[in-house]
Amino acid sequence: MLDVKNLTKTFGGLVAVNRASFSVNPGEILAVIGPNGAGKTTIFNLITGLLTPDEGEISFQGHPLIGLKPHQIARLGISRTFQNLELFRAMTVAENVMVGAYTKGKTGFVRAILRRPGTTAGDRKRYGEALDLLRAVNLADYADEPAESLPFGLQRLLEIARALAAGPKLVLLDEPAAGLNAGESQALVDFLRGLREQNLTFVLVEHDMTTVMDVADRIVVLNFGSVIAAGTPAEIRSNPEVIRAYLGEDET
Ligand SMILES: Nc1ncnc2c1ncn2[C@@H]1O[C@H](COP(=O)(O)OP(=O)(O)OP(=O)(O)O)[C@@H](O)[C@H]1O
Repeated sequence: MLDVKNLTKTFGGLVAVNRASFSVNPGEILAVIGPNGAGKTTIFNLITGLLTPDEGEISFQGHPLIGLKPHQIARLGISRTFQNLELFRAMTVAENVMVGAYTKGKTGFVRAILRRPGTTAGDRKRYGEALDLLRAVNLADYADEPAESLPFGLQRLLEIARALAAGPKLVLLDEPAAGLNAGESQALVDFLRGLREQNLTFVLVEHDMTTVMDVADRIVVLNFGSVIAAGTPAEIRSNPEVIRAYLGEDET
């Protein structure tokens, strides 16, 4: 579904992503892991068009993505969440989800922001759809509260609901479990599994290994921008190079 080939991105002299190649299969949950600074977020930014690679190719369902603008990539069916939440804090929880639906093309972005729910039949429909999504992440009770009033863990779930509102085929989640407590992380895992059953595909960057091992079908491991391993959670857990990257080399 998504093919990344020989992707390279440098910032000045720093090679953030170094000839990275991997594929994402339809209907799977792929986790991208690696130590801090390994290049995970940079790869997300390259896939979603926020950055342009120095070299390499990215294609989504056969469409080359390099050179496309972020909104064009979103329209092809790729949504994402951000490591540092990027919610519209003063807008309500439901409005945040409704804004997420704008890439579907039915509602203009400005209109989605300016119009209050309930004004027209179309607005009521969109509000209803937002509520359905909020129910799925157990946030429906907060629909009319400002997003900023939610505890941090719930804001993360709201960001995921907003990404889903666009009706994507592929969702990139940047550290979805960060700031969640154990119960919230488990709810997230169950939620993602349920969505995978409905044929959604996910790539997630995550530091929380319990969540990764629990939810991922496959794992790609990055170290200093290079892919050092790819495989099932069981294969990755016993891979000596991965263990070295995480635990550091023995002193010599
Ligand atoms: N815009 C930028 N300008 C300069 N250097 C950058 C930029 N973005 C990222 N980097 C550098 O590129 C490297 C990879 O960063 P990236 O954020 O992709 O890593 P990461 O694996 O997502 O890390 P973390 O797990 O800490 O979020 C780091 O050394 C980082 O400092």
